[in-house]
Amino acid sequence: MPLEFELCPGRMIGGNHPCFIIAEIGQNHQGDIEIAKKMIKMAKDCGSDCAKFQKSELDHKFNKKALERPYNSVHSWGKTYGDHKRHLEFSHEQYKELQKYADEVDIFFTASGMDEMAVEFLHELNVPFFKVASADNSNFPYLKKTAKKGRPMIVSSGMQNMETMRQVYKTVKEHNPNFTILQCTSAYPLEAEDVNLRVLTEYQKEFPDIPIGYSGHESGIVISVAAVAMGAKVVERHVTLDKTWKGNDHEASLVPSELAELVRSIRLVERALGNGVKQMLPCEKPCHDKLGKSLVAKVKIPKGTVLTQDMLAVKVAEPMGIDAEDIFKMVGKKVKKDVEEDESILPEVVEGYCKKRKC
Ligand SMILES: CC(=O)N[C@H](C=O)[C@@H](O)[C@H](O)[C@H](O)COP(=O)(O)O
Ligand SMILES: C=C(OP(=O)(O)O)C(=O)O
Repeated sequence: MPLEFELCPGRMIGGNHPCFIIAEIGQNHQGDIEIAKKMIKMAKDCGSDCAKFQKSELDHKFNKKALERPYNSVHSWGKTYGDHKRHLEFSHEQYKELQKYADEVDIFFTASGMDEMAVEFLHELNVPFFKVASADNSNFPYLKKTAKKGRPMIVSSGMQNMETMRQVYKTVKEHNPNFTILQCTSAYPLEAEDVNLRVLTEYQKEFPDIPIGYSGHESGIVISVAAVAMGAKVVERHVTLDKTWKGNDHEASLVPSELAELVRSIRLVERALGNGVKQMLPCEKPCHDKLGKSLVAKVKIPKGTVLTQDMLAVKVAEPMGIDAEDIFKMVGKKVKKDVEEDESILPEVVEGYCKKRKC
């Protein structure tokens, strides 16, 4: 059984606990705190477990030239990348306001700390867990510092290979047992061919003592639901109020109806996954009673006859006879009374046969 741990107060993940569903608001709030609040409420109303943002301390995340570079994209909120990012960045006070709002709405609230200073701030803010965005999975000083803070962690693995992810696992594990790694491909929107869900299976083999999960940037919900069927214990998806809004992430995000459907589908698949024990279930009894096959006399079998296989047929019979699967065990046994042709062979008629029905 993969490790399970408490990701948020009172909320375990891993093992048989329900998949933890993160609504990644990210920067889809357009820099508007009222939209951000609407999105938190929407995340809650759609049944997700957590509303997540991205917190950067821009002078720590970027160097000067990166902030000064022109950003001419249709998704740009400013002439330079710095202006664009400043427009989208909420202040510490705004974060406190959003956290308070999430608390009122009763949904877990956190953010990816996009640099070490942002992690410091989130630590002070007392977020339940740290999300490490893909861009920081090769940032080993950051990983070490973040892991040492002792909060649970979710580490995403976009833009990375297995060798480095092994290093990530080792680095975090050394300081913090409570973390999960998410399969992720950092393309927006992500094509199905590039999702590589089988990495989930590989991660579970490589890292058998941590839960694994999936952070998706594809369109629609099907692939994320499939990730849960493959063992993802955390699913993160970008959410939006309108896919046509300006911003890099809206197109690959889920609108409220999709998020609600994702949550419903994940919960349905979880119910369907079961415990893996193959057995006839009580719900199958009506079908078995009506159509289950059992042993019938192919010919008249007089009392005292020693049974051979050619005396026996397998049919849907009334009343139900001995289980069809026991046909070979009947050979060599004696019948205690006459059985007419086409009559069911009942357990009490065969000497030395005792077997309980399956249901
Ligand atoms: C890799 C990474 O951090 N990706 C994030 C999470 O998925 C994204 O939300 C980016 O912040 C976003 O796509 C950036 O868009 P722009 O460059 O237009 O601000
Ligand atoms: C970029 C992020 O996530 P991911 O790498 O999982 O897409 C994030 O959490 O901000």
